[in-house]
Amino acid sequence: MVRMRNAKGSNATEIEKKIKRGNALRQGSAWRGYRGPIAFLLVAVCGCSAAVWMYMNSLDGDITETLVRHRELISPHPRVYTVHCSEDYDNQKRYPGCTPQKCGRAVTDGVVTREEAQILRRLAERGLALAGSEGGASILDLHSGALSMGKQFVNIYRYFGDQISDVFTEEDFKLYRDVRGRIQAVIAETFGLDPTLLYLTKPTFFSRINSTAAKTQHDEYWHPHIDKVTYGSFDYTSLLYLSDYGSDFTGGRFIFMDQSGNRTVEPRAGRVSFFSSGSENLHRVEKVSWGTRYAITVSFTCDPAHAISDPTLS
Ligand SMILES: O=C(O)CCC(=O)C(=O)O
Ligand SMILES: [Fe+2]
Repeated sequence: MVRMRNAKGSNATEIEKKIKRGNALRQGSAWRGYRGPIAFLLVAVCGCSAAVWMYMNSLDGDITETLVRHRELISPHPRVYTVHCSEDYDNQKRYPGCTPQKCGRAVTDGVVTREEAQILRRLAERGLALAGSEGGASILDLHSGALSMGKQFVNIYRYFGDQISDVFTEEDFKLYRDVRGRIQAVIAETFGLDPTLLYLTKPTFFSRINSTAAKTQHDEYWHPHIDKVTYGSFDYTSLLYLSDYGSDFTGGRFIFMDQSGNRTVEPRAGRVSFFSSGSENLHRVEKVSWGTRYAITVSFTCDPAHAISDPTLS
């Protein structure tokens, strides 16, 4: 009896197992029938989410297009992006052969070598080591002599006197003059200007930026601005980068803030970025999140009354 019950019991378990397997198979095949529509639904949901995300981004103008990446090498000709000139130039005296008629932005790695950028960066390092801002942004202007010190500025030529020739050499200054001449030439060629009608203007300065918290307004380099409004005399702005985005620092990209979205340039040692200075080129610098970023802002005007001369040591 016990055996019979056992045999009967084991038979019953076998049957139960078979029933369960059958049910499982039936369920599996039932889901299989829905696989197509489910996949379609998933793709549709993902697609809709991506569209909503892109729409939300376009609403706050946050779409970022990279105009030039760090790893690209733009040489020998600049990469040029034309934009419509703003009306800013209509409200001022026009200088034929110089005042922007064609506006835009351009980037080139073919004007200043990486070796030259390194020499200029060392010059900036030595100059800024004399003082520097307490906050994250320091400047050194070799023309006026302005150097960030703590929460303010000093004049290096007055403050350090003859000692300054221990810091900078005549060769450094010669390279600086030479580089600014080449930048002037490429701006004139790109915008179809007479290079002799374009003048260096102030401020033209080295900048050093890191992630230290700002202590004064002078350290707040990240605000959107229009160079012509901020600095007055500018007609063309150029930036010579002396360090590399991604390896010397992170963050710190240059951002053109267009109505249709942001367009960025990734700094690279020796890279020159230049643009017409009116409101067609509203821009800002992304906050530096790590490392140290060096650059030179080299500015040009069409108004001879705002011209400045090259710096000399003597
Ligand atoms: O360093 C940069 O990339 C931009 C600096 C700038 O906008 C300026 O000096 O006006
Ligand atoms: Fe600027």
